[in-house]
Amino acid sequence: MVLANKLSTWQTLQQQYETEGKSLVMKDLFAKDPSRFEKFSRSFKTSNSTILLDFSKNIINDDIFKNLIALAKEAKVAEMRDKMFSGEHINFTEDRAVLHTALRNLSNTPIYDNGEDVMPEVNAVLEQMKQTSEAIRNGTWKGYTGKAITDIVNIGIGGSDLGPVMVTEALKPYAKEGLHAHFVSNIDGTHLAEVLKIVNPETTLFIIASKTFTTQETITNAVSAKDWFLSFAKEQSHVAKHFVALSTNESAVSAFGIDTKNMFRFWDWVGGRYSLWSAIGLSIAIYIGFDNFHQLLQGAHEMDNHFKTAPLEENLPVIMGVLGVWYNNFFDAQTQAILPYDQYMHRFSAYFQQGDMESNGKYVSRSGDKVQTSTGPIIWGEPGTNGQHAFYQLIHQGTKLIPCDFLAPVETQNPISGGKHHDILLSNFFAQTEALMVGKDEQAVRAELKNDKSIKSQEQFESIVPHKIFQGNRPTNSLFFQKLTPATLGSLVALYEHKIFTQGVIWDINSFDQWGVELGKQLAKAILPELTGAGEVKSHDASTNGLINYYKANKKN
Ligand SMILES: O=P(O)(O)OC[C@H]1O[C@H](O)[C@@H](O)[C@@H](O)[C@@H]1O
Repeated sequence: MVLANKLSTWQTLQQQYETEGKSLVMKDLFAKDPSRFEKFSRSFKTSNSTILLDFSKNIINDDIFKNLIALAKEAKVAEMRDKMFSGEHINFTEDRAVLHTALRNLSNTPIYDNGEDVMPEVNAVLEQMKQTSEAIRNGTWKGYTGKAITDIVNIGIGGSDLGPVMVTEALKPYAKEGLHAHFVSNIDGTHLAEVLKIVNPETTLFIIASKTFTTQETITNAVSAKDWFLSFAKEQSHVAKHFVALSTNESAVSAFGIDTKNMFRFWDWVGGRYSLWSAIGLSIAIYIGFDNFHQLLQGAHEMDNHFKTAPLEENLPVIMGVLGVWYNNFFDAQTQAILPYDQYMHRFSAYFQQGDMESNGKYVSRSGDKVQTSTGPIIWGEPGTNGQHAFYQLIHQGTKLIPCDFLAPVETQNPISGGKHHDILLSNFFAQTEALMVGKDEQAVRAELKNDKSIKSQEQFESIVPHKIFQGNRPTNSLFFQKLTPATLGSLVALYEHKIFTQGVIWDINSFDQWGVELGKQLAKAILPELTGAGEVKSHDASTNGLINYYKANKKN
């Protein structure tokens, strides 16, 4: 446990940043080295998918890359990785193993937590998910009036929502026709109300997804959904055909009124934001079918094996992790954009907002001291080309450095108009990464403006020139994969998970707890009774009192 800035390689990198790193010009590096693309790109190949990572458009040279990899070595990323895979309680603040990789351990090698092999239980739940998803898809699971299920409603929040939403959106082309998946997460009654307007109680299965089964939003939404259902079905016994639970908390599930035979278990060693591979993925398995869900696990498992065995300089998650550190810590970049050029991946960056920011948004190091370096970046992004017409202006010409990951499939799922759309989409992908790197210098701007007939005077010409200059040298990673299949998506998600892991180890933080989300929850619980109680509220600061009392004075019901 060493603070990142105390590592000797960190200091070497700091020096290297000052002496050469901050003034490197990628365009010149490409001009000097014809093999730069080959040198700084890697392929991840499996039986059924390939992912190409091109990281040549980064502000690095051979030496810096070598030192970044050395940083990962010195920070003991490999040692910590092995501890994670072998079930050590690396989430020490909760005394838990971190074993989401066991959920997709399709090699089925034993993995021990507290001396017990977790694989038999993992496999048993997978089998239960298989049977249930098949019964729903083939119509043998019947609702209370004997009709097959047409709609599933996953009620969960955070890690019990974002993964299933992201994956079901990403893998929509694999969905069964006539089966609709809905997601309710927000406590705002609007979220549930809008879904209840369109589903039929006779043909709807509610999936109550909550690791703890105590989350206020989820339990409140689940109770309201059950009340709604019973207003039609009348009989309590019908609940069993329309409500299942995904949780680690058996007693809370039965207290809620769901028979534990309709419960799909997982374990405390699965972090919420790493849980889509567990029973939390039931909505995914139902929507795309168990075989496709299995493929998703397979893709992730293959990425796990790559992360476990590839030398660090060949290791995609490690490479992405250290590049992120390079910008976050030496260039002081505050954010990281994730930009998928695939409409199906439109929730991918939102998913990794939790994945990354809940994991690495921490200022306390593993030893309990404050870190002395910046930690997790702010993650954001939208799919291309929408992002281009919204915020790329700032990425190109703003005052902030925004490292970007561009992701795209070679092959589209929808080659409409003879593939024209996809060619246009990808031409934008290539053009953006090129423009961000190359920019446009003054000379080019002047040459271009000379042909602009709308410019009326020399004065006008000169006044426009600086505005059209792009400094370039904005770093990007390009992730190119053949097609967005379940296996490829599984590999991509696992790639980012391990990138986050790599960075957490380097920053010497525990990426697997989330104490920071607790305070707001506690305060909300204290305030709730005050909203219905009589009299003026005086227990908070003036602003909070003022807002609460304004609400109380003006609310209608
Ligand atoms: O599945 P649960 O227990 O309902 O938790 C839902 C979410 O709650 C909190 O926001 C955090 O702990 C998240 O990590 C978690 O995903």
